[in-house]
Amino acid sequence: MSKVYRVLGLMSGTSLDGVDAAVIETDGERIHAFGPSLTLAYSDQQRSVLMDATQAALSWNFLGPPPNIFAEAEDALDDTHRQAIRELDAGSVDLIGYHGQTVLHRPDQLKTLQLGRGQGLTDQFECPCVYDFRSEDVAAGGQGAPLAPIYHKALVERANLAGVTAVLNLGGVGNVTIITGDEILATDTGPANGPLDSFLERRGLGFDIGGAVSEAGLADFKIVEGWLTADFFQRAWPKSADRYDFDVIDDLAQASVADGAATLCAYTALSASRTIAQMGRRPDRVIVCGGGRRNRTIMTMLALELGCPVQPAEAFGWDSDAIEAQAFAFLAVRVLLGLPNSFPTTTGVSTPTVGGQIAYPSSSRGSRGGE
Ligand SMILES: Nc1ncnc2c1ncn2[C@@H]1O[C@H](COP(=O)(O)OP(=O)(O)OP(=O)(O)O)[C@@H](O)[C@H]1O
Ligand SMILES: CC(=O)N[C@H]1[C@@H]2OC[C@@H](O2)[C@@H](O)[C@@H]1O[C@H](C)C(=O)O
Repeated sequence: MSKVYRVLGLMSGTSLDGVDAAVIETDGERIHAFGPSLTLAYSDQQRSVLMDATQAALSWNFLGPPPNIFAEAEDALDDTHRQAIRELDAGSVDLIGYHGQTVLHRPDQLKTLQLGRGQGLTDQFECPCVYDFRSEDVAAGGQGAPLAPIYHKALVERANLAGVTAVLNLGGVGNVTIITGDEILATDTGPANGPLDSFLERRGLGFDIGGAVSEAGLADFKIVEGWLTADFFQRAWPKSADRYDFDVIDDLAQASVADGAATLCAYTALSASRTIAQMGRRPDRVIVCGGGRRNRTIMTMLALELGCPVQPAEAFGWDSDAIEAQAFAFLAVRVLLGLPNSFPTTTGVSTPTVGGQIAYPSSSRGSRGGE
């Protein structure tokens, strides 16, 4: 039997709300057990540094020396991730998977950047750490995202789901994996909560909790159809998106808060459902994870568009807020074992690709834990 690792995954997503941390036990093929998980919110100050780093990254665009603010952002990221590990109180683990924070993603330039220092976590916790999961795929011509699909497949297998299952993640950006037996098709779908969060922030409000704001509004589908003509939606899948690719909220300057929010929910639901339709497999069920599953307006619109059951991940016993962190735990073991994490049908890379770098504690540097 192959070795089962106890591994801790860490994810800081595009919505910059905080760090998700989760432990799983896995051999890199199957999930043997789920461990504890938590989300640790960034302080307002940390969030503002991360926002500034993201804005600075957009202007920098990989040209010239990196902006100074990246070092400050990495300090904030490393501190919060360390605190998340301590608060998780997971006992000893064999490995850490540290996704870091994407500040710029430009697969067309063969570049992507996740801030966060893997070696720092290794040195502090004296545990090997896998980081920089996306660069190798992007350098090889892949989209570098989504990477969670191979983990979504493991979740679907563990739940014994037959037929065609779509796992739709609605974070800041959306992505979907369609699993049919051993086949995995995946892509980013477009905007999820990112534009909705930005719109409500501009109006001085926080998240659309439960979908209460958007539920009271009327979506303007004409505006949405216009947005859906953007380049991203014309490109063939698999494709990946940057959080700031969907900068549409100026078009809602005249809309009421409720109507604007409803229109942005329709943007999310229509971009996801049309992408799924383009992928050529009719799902028997769509399982929704990520913060967007809590938005009733988005969930109702998705069910209307997709014509199959649309359920939150909790309905299958999955810890929805932990799935991305669990995924990077699973992917870390696969990197250690040299198993591929991206595929032609998930990132468009020409051959299955492992990716990731491994930091080892100085006492054991150079030895691989996979043997
Ligand atoms: N109770 C809630 N009701 C409605 N929406 C919510 C709720 N909680 C969170 N959200 C939305 O979900 C978003 C966060 O989702 P999530 O944590 O899945 O994103 P992320 O992991 O940062 O992003 P990504 O998957 O793109 O990297 C928030 O920005 C918010 O818009
Ligand atoms: C470049 C990058 O960080 N992309 C993220 C982002 O957040 C959601 C979507 O865009 C996605 O596909 C990807 O993350 C998930 C976890 C993934 O790689 O599967």
